Amino acid sequence: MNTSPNALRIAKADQLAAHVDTEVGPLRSVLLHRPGNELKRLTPRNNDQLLFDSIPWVDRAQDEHDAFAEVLRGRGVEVLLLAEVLAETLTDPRAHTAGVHAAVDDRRLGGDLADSLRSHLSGTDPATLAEVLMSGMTFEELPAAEGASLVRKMHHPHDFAVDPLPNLLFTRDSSVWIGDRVAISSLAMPARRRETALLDIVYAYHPRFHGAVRAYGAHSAPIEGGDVLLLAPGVLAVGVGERTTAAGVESLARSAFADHIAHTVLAVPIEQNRATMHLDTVCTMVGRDAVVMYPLARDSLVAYTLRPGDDGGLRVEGPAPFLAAAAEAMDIDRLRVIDTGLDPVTAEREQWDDGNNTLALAPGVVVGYERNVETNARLEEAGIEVLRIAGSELGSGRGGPRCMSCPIVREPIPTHR
Ligand SMILES: NC(=[NH2+])NCCC[C@H](N)C(=O)O
Repeated sequence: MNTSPNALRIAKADQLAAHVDTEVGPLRSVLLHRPGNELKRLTPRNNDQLLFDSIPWVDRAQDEHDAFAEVLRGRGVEVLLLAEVLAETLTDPRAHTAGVHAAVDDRRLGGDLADSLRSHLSGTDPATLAEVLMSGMTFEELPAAEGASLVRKMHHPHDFAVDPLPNLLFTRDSSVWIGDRVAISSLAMPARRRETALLDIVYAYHPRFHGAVRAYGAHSAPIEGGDVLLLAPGVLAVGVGERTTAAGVESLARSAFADHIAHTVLAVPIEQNRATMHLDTVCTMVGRDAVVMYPLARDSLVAYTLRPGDDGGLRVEGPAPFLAAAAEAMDIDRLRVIDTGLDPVTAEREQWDDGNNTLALAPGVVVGYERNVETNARLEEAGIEVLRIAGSELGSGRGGPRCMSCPIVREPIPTHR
């Protein structure tokens, strides 16, 4: 097996221990995924199923993503790119074996074809295997068949033998750091389930994450990172809707309480539809005690409060209005909502375009899509610095700067803010 020349490059850059306990503490290190060939798999026939609303222009999406990464680097953030991290990880033979296992689905391919694909992939170099894991493989791209496989004969050459993962771009959802632990999500949609295996391999075998302790474990009830907001150290808000289930929140809360990485978890019901697939599509934090929120959600959001029960179980209270429950859990007087004051139509348009999906680089400094002109203007009027990025192509998968980033290191919030 080849060892890439830059193996362990990312590990060597490691100065910073993974730790994230707020949404807004100064961001120091983040995992992004520069969209690659997996986006070239999208067609008008499969884009709905693959959770894209249109067919992105891939080169432009990459340019937009490069500019996003540059904004972060310009503010002193270390940017880890998933494709590089994955290829480095696969130089470890144990990771390579796990990668081959993750790529091949016996149920889809049948025993014969699965065996021959496994043996083919076992001989590939780390970069090639990483590419297959991210971009998938069509039947036509499979290694030349010896003998006849009914499965192969009966599939269209353009059908996927290994599914592509166009939503890898949204690194927020597949894993989430809570304190010094990482939770690997259990993704709800079939199009995204295999992302879990990739993150699992990276956190298990990349030296950068050596010793990383898991939160949440291998639970199967769905949790997606886009639903998890770290409101304050020890306080999580978790959206329950199209993706994360109430059972998922219960398991996350149980394990977070047992690990002492949280003392309160708010379960926040959100509408079960595409526009609000995650809590971070309607609400993100922009300051220690401030959020930007879709105006129509402001008065309707509620929360159930979960705390550890005396008997080792969960104590559940509520529902109560979200803003009040959050302030109480965070031990502050009030959680401020930056009033975007938008008329309902503009608010709805900009919510759809991820206007509320900001990524905070520090208290009062956020990255947002430039197209959300009105929301950004209101944020600035409220004293928030908005670093604008283009997202015409990136946004076609319905995700903004927060969705496209998985913070790995955030400093504590400076006390004077
Ligand atoms: N945290 C987020 N809001 N992520 C957005 C994910 C978008 C992606 N196309 C999906 O449907 O899963």
